[in-house]
Amino acid sequence: MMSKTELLSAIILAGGQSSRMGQDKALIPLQGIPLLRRVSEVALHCASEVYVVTPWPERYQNLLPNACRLLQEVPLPGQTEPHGPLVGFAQGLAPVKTDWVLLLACDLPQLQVNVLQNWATQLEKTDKNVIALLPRHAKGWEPLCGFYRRQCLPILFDFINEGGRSFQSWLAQHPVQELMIQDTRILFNCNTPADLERLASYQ
Ligand SMILES: Nc1nc2c(ncn2[C@@H]2O[C@H](COP(=O)(O)OP(=O)(O)OP(=O)(O)O)[C@@H](O)[C@H]2O)c(=O)[nH]1
Ligand SMILES: [Mg+2]
Repeated sequence: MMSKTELLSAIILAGGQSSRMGQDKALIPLQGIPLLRRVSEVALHCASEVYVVTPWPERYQNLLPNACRLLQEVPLPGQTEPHGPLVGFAQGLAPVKTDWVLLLACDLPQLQVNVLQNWATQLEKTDKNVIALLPRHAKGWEPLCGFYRRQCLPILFDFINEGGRSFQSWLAQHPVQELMIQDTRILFNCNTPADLERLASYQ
């Protein structure tokens, strides 16, 4: 099994509106631990650097492990509306030094260190031309629980500068490799109060 690797950084996105949940998902405690902290702890076991990208660093600074780096997300010039996860990702990718980055949403309560470490062992075998290694579902890629090459940053900025905001549209323009996964429960993300109840009944 691969241990925490020097080849990998992690970016956690924590800047969504949580409109379906009705309260900030990142702060919701599960077994006493806020969701964002749980995801951060998993990421720290898998990656040498962990960045949390958010417009509200002060909201999270006291709940994160010290080893995580908070990155203040900034609005795009001339825009005031929330810009979404693709722009958050681009801003998080800017300081990354490793060849690969693990991108995670903050609302993934079922992540498991050993499973992510096992996924990471596939990075070395990934074709040179692919920009990302991601799980797939019926409607497209699963963009917020998978791996990206740092080198995708210039093409990502180009896409954003042309007004693109959709992960699916961006990914459709470039080679992406499917990450084969055995158990899709790891991808369960908690978007609504009903999702939270379902989660309580699993545990
Ligand atoms: N940094 C950053 N993260 C974002 C942004 N928009 C969404 N995210 C994150 O992307 C992940 C997936 O977002 P969703 O599950 O759609 O959550 P959301 O946008 O907060 O929720 P809804 O308002 O209910 O759609 C979560 O970790 C969000 O925090 C953004 O503008 N900036
Ligand atoms: Mg979600």
